[in-house]
Amino acid sequence: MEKPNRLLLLSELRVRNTAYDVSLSRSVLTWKRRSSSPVYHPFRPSVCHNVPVSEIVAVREEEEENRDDGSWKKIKEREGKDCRQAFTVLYVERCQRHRWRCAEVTFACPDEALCQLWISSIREQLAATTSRPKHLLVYINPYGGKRKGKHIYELKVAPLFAQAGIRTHVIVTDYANHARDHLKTQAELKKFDGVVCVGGDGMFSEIIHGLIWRTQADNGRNLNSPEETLLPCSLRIGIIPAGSTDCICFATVGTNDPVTSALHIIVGDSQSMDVCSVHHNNTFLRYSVSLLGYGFYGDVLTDSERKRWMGPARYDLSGVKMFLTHHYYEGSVSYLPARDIIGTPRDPGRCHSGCSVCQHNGEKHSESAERYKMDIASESESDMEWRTIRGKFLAINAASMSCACPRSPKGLSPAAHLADGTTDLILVRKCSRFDFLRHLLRHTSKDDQFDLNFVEVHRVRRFCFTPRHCQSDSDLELDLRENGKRQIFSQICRDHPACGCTPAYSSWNCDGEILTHTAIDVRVHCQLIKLFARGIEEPTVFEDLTNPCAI
Ligand SMILES: Nc1ncnc2c1ncn2[C@@H]1O[C@H](COP(=O)(O)OP(=O)(O)OP(=O)(O)O)[C@@H](O)[C@H]1O
Repeated sequence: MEKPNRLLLLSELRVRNTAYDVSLSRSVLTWKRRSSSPVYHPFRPSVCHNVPVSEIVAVREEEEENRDDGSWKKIKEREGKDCRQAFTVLYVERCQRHRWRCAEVTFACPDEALCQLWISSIREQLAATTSRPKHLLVYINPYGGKRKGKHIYELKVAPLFAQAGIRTHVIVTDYANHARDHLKTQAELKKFDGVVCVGGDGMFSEIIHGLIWRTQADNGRNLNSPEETLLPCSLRIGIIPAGSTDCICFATVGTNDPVTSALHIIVGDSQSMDVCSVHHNNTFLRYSVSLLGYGFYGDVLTDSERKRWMGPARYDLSGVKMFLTHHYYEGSVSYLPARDIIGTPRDPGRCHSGCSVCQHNGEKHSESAERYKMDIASESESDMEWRTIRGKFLAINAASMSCACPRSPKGLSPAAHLADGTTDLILVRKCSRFDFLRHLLRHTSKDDQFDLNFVEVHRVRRFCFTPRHCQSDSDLELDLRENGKRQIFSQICRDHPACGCTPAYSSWNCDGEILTHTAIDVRVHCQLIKLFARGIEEPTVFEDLTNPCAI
């Protein structure tokens, strides 16, 4: 097998009138300033640049003339004029806080043949990278966020796609669920290598609902059965953030920046993601990829929907209001703990680019799915694994990812993983306002928000919630015996909310949408979708890559 570091080309080329040794291997493009003096200059700017071939956006031929100041000015082809051939390489450059930008460098060649050789060699290497998309289906929500989706796409993203030679079919949506319905029925998915959504989390949700539905329908899967094993979607999804909440983009890329997202799409990144299906009585309700929240987070969403006119400030106001009302809800939560996995919700480590926990648990998950198919694990065995907790809860949350966002950089479950086939079930039992405030404040501090006696967290593959008034008679009998007294008066209060006590129901907040049912059955589908992202890069990765002498 050919070594990736074997040199394909090595030439002396000029960058801004300075001579550089430029080399190309299958994995890296390097340009190193030729040293004019053998003396070491500690304060001289970096003289050696390395760009992985996988992070080259494009190569462009230039027809240029050298100006006195050493910069390069583009001119039209003119016969007989002494203009040397040059080419420009566009590549990914890392900036602060996980942002990427498209940088470029122009190399002047001594003759045209050499210039053409360089251009064709780089293009050959790029063409050999099969993970790069060539044709994308793009949906733009013109009303998302500050209504700038179309402008952002045309100004910042479309020119980059054009430079990278990516063809696009763009659809500006006319109404809510336009993209979802188009994906379900009309879209000719075979023509595309990926789907891009320009908008916020609501728009992303439309795309996953359309794509997952289509994939299952094309393969004869029953979506209404929570037991059905769903097929992974083959097309990757790109998110160009242009909404008021862009949490999925932030959690998978590390920043909400359209150019960074566009570059991740161009270089053909891939990040698997788990998806939870939510059912009620064998009827499909919705998919969730980030947060399912009952109680506090459900009430905040319900209340904030009535204040849409306030903009994003509505979440803060509703948050304060719901904290002060301090409602708790009774019910039972049954869950199937995730077994044979590595990692716990209390780990200090975080899910990151190339996460070994996701890789290990994903493999374990497919092995056990195979075993299940072969009937090695009997149904009675898995029945025995279910655990049930009954009680009064201020909040029941299931976080399938950290749910970190610019407002809450640590997130609801900091150690949750994007693609390990589990969700972190967080139960906050009834406690005083002061204690609940302590729990909430710990989301923004270094302290562990789960290290409180009224909070418990479990890493699970599946869970069901039944509000108390929906529990079967036998369950209620059990409750009464457990509590040791009849709660006649609280039953009367639940039936008559006018008395001002805690209402019987909250609502589920499912990735920012309110669910119509409270009794739900949630199942995690391991790595059901893929994004054009790579997870959050750890600082050492990009520090090494930008360090001229690291490679
Ligand atoms: N053309 C359209 N007209 C009206 N609504 C649309 C249109 N296209 C998409 N939508 C809907 O707009 C909703 C919000 O979109 P999006 O997520 O892009 O922006 P957002 O500002 O982040 O909104 P939110 O914070 O409510 O999710 C989505 O649920 C989507 O279904």
